[in-house]
Amino acid sequence: MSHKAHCLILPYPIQGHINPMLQFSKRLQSKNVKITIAATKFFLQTMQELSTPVSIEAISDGYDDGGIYQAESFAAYITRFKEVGSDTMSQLIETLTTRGYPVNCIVYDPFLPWAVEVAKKYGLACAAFFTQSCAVDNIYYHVHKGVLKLPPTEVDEEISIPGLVTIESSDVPSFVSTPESARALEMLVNQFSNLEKIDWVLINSFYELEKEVTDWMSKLYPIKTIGPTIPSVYLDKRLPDDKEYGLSIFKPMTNECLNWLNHQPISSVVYVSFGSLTKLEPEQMEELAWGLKNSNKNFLWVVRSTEESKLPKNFLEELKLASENKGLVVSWCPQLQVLEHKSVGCFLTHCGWNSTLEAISLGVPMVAMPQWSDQPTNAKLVEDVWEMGVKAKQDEKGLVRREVIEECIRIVMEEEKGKMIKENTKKWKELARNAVDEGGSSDRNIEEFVSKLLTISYK
Ligand SMILES: O=c1ccn([C@@H]2O[C@H](COP(=O)(O)OP(=O)(O)O[C@H]3O[C@H](CO)[C@@H](O)[C@H](O)[C@H]3O)[C@@H](O)[C@H]2O)c(=O)[nH]1
Repeated sequence: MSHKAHCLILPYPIQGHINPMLQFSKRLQSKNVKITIAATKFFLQTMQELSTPVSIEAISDGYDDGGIYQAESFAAYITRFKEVGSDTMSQLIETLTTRGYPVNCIVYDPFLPWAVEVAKKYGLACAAFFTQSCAVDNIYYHVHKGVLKLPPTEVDEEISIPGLVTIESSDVPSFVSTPESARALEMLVNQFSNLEKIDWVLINSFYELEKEVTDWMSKLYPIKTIGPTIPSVYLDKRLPDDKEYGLSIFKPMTNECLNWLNHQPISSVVYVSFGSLTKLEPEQMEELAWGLKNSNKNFLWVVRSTEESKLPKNFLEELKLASENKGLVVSWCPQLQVLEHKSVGCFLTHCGWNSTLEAISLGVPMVAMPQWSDQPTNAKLVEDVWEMGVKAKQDEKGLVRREVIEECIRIVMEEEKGKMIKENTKKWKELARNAVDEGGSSDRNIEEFVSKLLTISYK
């Protein structure tokens, strides 16, 4: 056996969770750890792009023909995934052993805490991999412990949580602040249910970005920050072939995007994306469309094909007809190449954690327009703690109006405050690179994880 360790990686099967775990896997593989990613059959079927050096094997969530979309409810999906997932993960571990590749560690997404039981059954080492920020994990921890009583009753109620700046009720993750998200909140809180039984808690963040909260959480769990998990060419360049995540359920319109960007002036473009899941209300989509148009800036906007029908009537046609080539709407783009492009001057983002870390790593100022989940907390940190952007405020209906969007873009791209934000982005970009570069905080944590892994013998 040429590898001294073999990690079986279990992501929750959505793009925003697979991307960071895949990147972490590549990093481990470059350090002579064998990797197998366990992906659900449905996720594998939906993939539009697959080019990755790590090996991928199928397991089942019990819904092979439709994944979560086939399940009667979210609760039913999670319950069946636990049953069928535990069995098919066990079978995979046994198959890999028979093939001569025994596993000695499971790295699992804590959305799927049953993986710990599978690891214990086979006597394997075990690590949880949190795909969201340490700050957000800390908030869920306090809900888990019953310390944070929710939902907050008053709109602007101030909330103090150890390790965090004071936040308001509108800054907590949406699953915490809206009672109707009880089932989702249960899953997020359950992330902590098996943590005392495992060897490591890995977090896709970096120490310098979340110092106080990482120190606080480290008193509770064996935390290692190992991020940002971005393809290496955008950060430390130690893996020269690592240019893209390489596994996507959407097909990027790479040539269209890059050709268009190549024709735009430096720092002139607003790049707009809401990630892989967010669905905007039609009214919000309309406000955004007019906000972008009225800003008078050039924009590259990712509107997934399932969202396209919500665009204002004739919006796309008018864009195409306009002689000044102001805007391009695509169904998916190579986001890292776009953020790195010299024409891009601002990222209007939903503040999904991957997008936030990518903007930080590539030094792009943000207009934060959070929608749900962890995004409100990330937006708060972007605006008030890291000072890398401004948050577009919602009105009493929960919508961000066109004037607000226009104003935020202007602040970031034209005003004095925008210059300060730009300076800060340079600082954070440098710190992100230092963290993953040789001897940096995340690099040391990964090294320690791998050294320990190599001492664990196969059962
Ligand atoms: O046109 C696009 C748009 C996005 N991306 C990539 O898709 C990922 C999107 O991830 P993220 O920004 O985290 O957004 P979501 O897809 O919405 O991710 C989900 O998972 C994240 C991690 O748990 C959470 O932080 C989010 O709130 C949750 O919605 C990123 O790596 C982007 O680079 C592309 O490659 N092309």
